[in-house]
Amino acid sequence: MAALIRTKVELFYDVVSPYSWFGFEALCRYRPHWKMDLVLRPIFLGGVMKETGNRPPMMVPSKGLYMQKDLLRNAAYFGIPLKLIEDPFNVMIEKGTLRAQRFLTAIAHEHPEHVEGVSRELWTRIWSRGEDIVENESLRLAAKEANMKDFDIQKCFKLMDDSTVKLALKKSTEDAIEHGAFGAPTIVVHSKDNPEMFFGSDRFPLIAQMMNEEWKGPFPE
Ligand SMILES: N[C@@H](CCC(=O)N[C@@H](CS)C(=O)NCC(=O)O)C(=O)O
Repeated sequence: MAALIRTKVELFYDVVSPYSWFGFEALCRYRPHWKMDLVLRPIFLGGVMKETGNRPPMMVPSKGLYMQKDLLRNAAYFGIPLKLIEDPFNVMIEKGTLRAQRFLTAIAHEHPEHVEGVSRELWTRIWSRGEDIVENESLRLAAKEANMKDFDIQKCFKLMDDSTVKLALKKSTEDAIEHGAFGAPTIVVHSKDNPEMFFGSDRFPLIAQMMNEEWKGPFPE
């Protein structure tokens, strides 16, 4: 009987966060291998930083320099085509990802089956091809690449500026903070009755141990 019990795993992420991309792909790859129900929960990382008094790692010069190397190491390890952003302050802070995260929240509301694909396309735009993810046309192209129909994309565009979606994104961000989030990715494992929070895409050996599963590295096949 115990073998049938599935563990709910929530991934709180923002496409501004490259480490979240690693965590996202790893969890998506492990979905058929671990007895887990993966729940993808877009949040606004800027809100987490503000509420917790944290700040983006790139604002600390030595962390920013370290990250440039560490991201490329991780990209090679996870097999993800990440490239460093040329003007990170403009792209990550000034332009930001609030619109992209609202778009994902609208999709989660209307067409949850497309959240995974559109998230991946948004990461690919910003963190692989150095493309915009703020303009409507950029969001539309990402959704189109993920096979969403024009009619459904338009519906999500209308919804993303609606208070329902703004509040839903705020609620997910608050839920992450309640679990103890201070950055992204934040992974919450609901094993037994006690949700356990993990920060980062480098905690999979511990997550696997908690879930009584095996971590076979970034490629479980
Ligand atoms: N060691 C973690 C680092 C994750 C990380 O640095 N995430 C950034 C966003 S991309 C963050 O939220 N940092 C907050 C902090 O370091 O306090 C990993 O490998 O995933």
